[in-house]
This record gives sequence, C-alpha cells and structure tokens, in this order.
Amino acid sequence: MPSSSILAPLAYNGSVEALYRTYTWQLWCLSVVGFFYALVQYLLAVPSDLRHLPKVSPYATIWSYAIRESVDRRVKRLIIPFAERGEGVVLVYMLGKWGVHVLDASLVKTVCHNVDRFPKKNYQEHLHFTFLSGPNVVFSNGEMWKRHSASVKAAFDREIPVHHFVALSDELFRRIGKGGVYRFSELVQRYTLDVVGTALLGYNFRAMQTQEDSFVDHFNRVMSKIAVPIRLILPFLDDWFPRHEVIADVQALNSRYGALLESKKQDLGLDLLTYLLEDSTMSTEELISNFSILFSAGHDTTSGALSTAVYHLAQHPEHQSKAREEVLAVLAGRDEPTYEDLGRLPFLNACIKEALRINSPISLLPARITTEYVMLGKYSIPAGVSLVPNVCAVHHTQRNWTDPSRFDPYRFIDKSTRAIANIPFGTGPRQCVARQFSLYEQRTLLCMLLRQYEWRLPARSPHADYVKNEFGAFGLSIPHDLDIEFTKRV
Ligand code: HEM
Repeated sequence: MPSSSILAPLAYNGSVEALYRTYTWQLWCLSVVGFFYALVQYLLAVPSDLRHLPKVSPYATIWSYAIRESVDRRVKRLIIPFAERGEGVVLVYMLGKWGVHVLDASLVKTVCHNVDRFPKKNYQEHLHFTFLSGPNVVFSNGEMWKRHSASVKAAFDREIPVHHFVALSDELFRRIGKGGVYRFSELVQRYTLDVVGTALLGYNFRAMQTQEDSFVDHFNRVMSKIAVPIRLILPFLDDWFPRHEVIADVQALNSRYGALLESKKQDLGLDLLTYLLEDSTMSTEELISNFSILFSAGHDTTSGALSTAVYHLAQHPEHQSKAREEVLAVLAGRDEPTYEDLGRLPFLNACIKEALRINSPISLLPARITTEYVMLGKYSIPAGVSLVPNVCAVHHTQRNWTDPSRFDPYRFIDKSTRAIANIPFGTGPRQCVARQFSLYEQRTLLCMLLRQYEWRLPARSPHADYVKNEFGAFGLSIPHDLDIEFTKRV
C-alpha cells in the first residue's frame, strides 16, 4: 500500500521523526480536523447546569443562520416541535451562547409579569445590540425604566391622532395613484415612519418623499449590515475583528438622532421628544438611546403588521370583500374615518389581530435574565441564564390554536380565543405602551385602503406560498420585498 494513502496502516518500527516523515500530510490533516473538532465542541458545549434541558441541535440552528432563514421559519422548523411535545422551555444556541426559549404561554406570562425576578438582559457587549439596546425604555430595568417609561407613557396618554393617520394615508395613496404594482412593504415602512415622526416625535421625517440618504435609508442600511450570519453565530468575532465601517455607520446614525434632539430643544411641543427632554435627570446618552429605540420600535413593527395584513387580504379575497363591505357601511359615502368609526369595524379589527398573530412583528421578545435559581414548569434553571419569551411559538402551536398557519379572522370574532396565548404586544408591565396607537394607525390605513383600492398579489410573486420575512438580527418578522398590485375603485 502506498505510504501517501490516508489508508496506510500505522505500522512502522522507527522513531517519531520517521513517523512524521512518512505520514506528514495525514498528520497535518488529523491535527487540523482535531483542532476544529475540539473548538466546535468547546464553543457548543452546553454548561453542565443546563444539560438536563431539552435542546435544539446547535448545528441545525447554525445552518438556519447560514442560509439566512427568517426567524419565523427557524422557530417553526426547529423549535415548535418541542412546544407540540409539551415542552415549556427549550435550550437554543444563540448569539454565541446557550439560552432558554420559553414556549409555554403561562410560563411566558410568569417571566414577563415578574419584572424584578426576570429583568431585561442588556446586550451592551454585542455590536448589533449597541445599536438598539442601551439605557432606554425597552432595555433598562428598575428605577431607570420607571423614569423613562413615565415620559413615554405621558406621550401616549393623549387623544389618538387619527387626523395625522388620515393625512399621511392620503399622502401614501398619492404615491399609489391610479394603481399598479407597488413595493408595499417599502411604501408602508415610510408611511409608519412619517406617522411616528409627525404624531409622536414632533419631527416630520418626510420619509414618503424621496430623499438622498434619508433617515429610513440610513436605518435600513445599518439593519442589513448588522445581519451577517457568521457574526450572529459567533458575536465574539466583533471583538477580534471589529467592523469599523458598521460601527461608524451606527455612530453616524446616532449623531443624526443627537442633532435632531438638539434642534428639538429650540422647538418644544407636546410630543414624546419634548417629554424626554424635559426630564432633567436624563443624560444625553439616555436621550439618544431612547430616540433610537422609539424610532425603530415605532415604525418597523407597525409597517410589518400592515404588510402582513395587506398580504393576507390579498390572498383571501373573500375576507377582503367582507372587510370592504363593513368599511363602506360605516363610512356611508365619506372617504375618511373618524376615531368613532374605527371602533365600529369588528371584522377589520379581527383581520388586524389575526395578522398580528400569524406573523407577529416581534417574534421573540427581548431576553430576560434569571436572577436566581428558578423552576420553569418541570425544569430548574440557574441564575444568570437568558430567557427568550417566544411569541412565534406561542402563536403557532396547535396546543393553543387550531390550524395555526391558516389566516382565519373569525378566531377573533369567536370570543373563546385564549387571551393568554395571543401576545403580539407582549404581556405584563413591560407590554407595548403604544398598542392602541398602533392598532388605530393600522385601522385607519386599512380602512382607507379598502375604500379606495382592491388589491392582489402580482403573478409569480415570491410570496405566493407564504409571506417571506426579512432575515435579521433582532427576532423581528417583517415581510420583505412584498409587491402588491392595486386597482383603484371607482
Ligand atoms: C404592531 C406594532 C407593534 C408591536 C407588535 C409591538 C410590540 C411590542 C412588544 C412585544 C413589546 C414588549 C417587549 C417586551 O416585553 O420586552 C413592546 C414594547 C414597547 N413598544 Fe411596541 N409594538 C408595536 C408598536 C409600537 C409603536 C408604534 C411604538 C411607539 C414608539 C412602540 C413602543 C414601544 C415601547 C416604548 C415599548 C417598551 C415598553 C416598556 O418596556 O416599558 N411600539 N412593543
């Protein structure tokens, strides 16, 4: 047998040196393979105090990131089988560490309602979270959260500005004109950003008017630059090989927020930014961090919800017609709804709720951390472990919903729906402060859209089988590149 063959037997009578000379490249191969095997074993080893938990294969999770699978597909393929088997929690390899996803609705409630026992985890160490995480209302805890939350709640403690939603919907329809095929996911993102700017922050981003390097373009660029699979799987690479260009882009975006806050100081009003600025205890870093999170939470979520609703109404013309009949009856010949009208659209409201269930914009809630040893269902979990309440799993297990992947607005007309298993806005003290604001925003746009247009998916849409969400870093499910064909109603 030739000595160069990998199959050559290790039968020899000489020294180590002779062995090395004879089998040089085989030994190199073995060392390299051995090194990588040991590295992978080391990186993927489950800590001994978590080994009793059920676990999603880390290789399957890594593969899912490598092929840029969206979070909802990953959860449905890899995690929901555990929920269907009745597991309330499961270990998942995420962001270079093992964490626990909480799948059972009542365990999610336990985790989200006990804010002191399960505080939010702050991911300051990861580049992609330094962008959104930080000293702000979504990620802070304790006294800081109470302070920030008070200012934010004050801004929502006012009449819902339906007139702004109406005016901006009209502007969106001017873009659609007489109809045709439009990239709705992009148009609606600009609409929701202008809503947040005009109705909440007291600053008009004019996102619907095309601009060079607008806020929305800058934000989208940062979001997509951050979502690099290898960096999400092994975030410590950012310490070893910092991505200077991305860091500079995040800093440039934060500087834009900072400049806007400075100009706002000269133009105070009755808006969210003013309330934040009036809190004299808030540092510049906190102000910018809050601006950044409100900018993101305020527009991407609602635009994702609206894209999903429009998609499913396109796929279900019978629901679209029924919703339109309801709208036309309530509007009684008018083009624009009032606040009261929007409370009299039960079927449209059910479509919105079903869209939020079937494709929740926030599919994974921000992680909490255990502060002490706890029992979650039948499993013990030590202190210092990340817990991720998995909204997508709660919304898609057959234990909670019959035929969960079917778009069926009637679930929300039948009052037997289990409220505990319907949590698109989270649950407990940290649930979304803006849920009513967002629901009215969605009702207004959809009501006016139904009045003025009919729509469907264009032929050969990549979304024909199911709505395809963007691959991203933050557990969001936002339809990606969704084109819709509109026809103006006469
Ligand atoms: C369809 C639209 C929306 C969805 C699905 C949504 C979802 C959520 C969820 C799930 C949470 C809870 C996070 C947690 O438990 O950690 C949350 C919190 C929050 N949301 Fe929304 N949201 C939406 C729209 C908005 C809008 C328009 C704003 C306005 C700026 C907003 C501002 C916030 C804030 C400030 C919090 C933090 C609350 C706290 O921790 O005290 N959201 N949202």
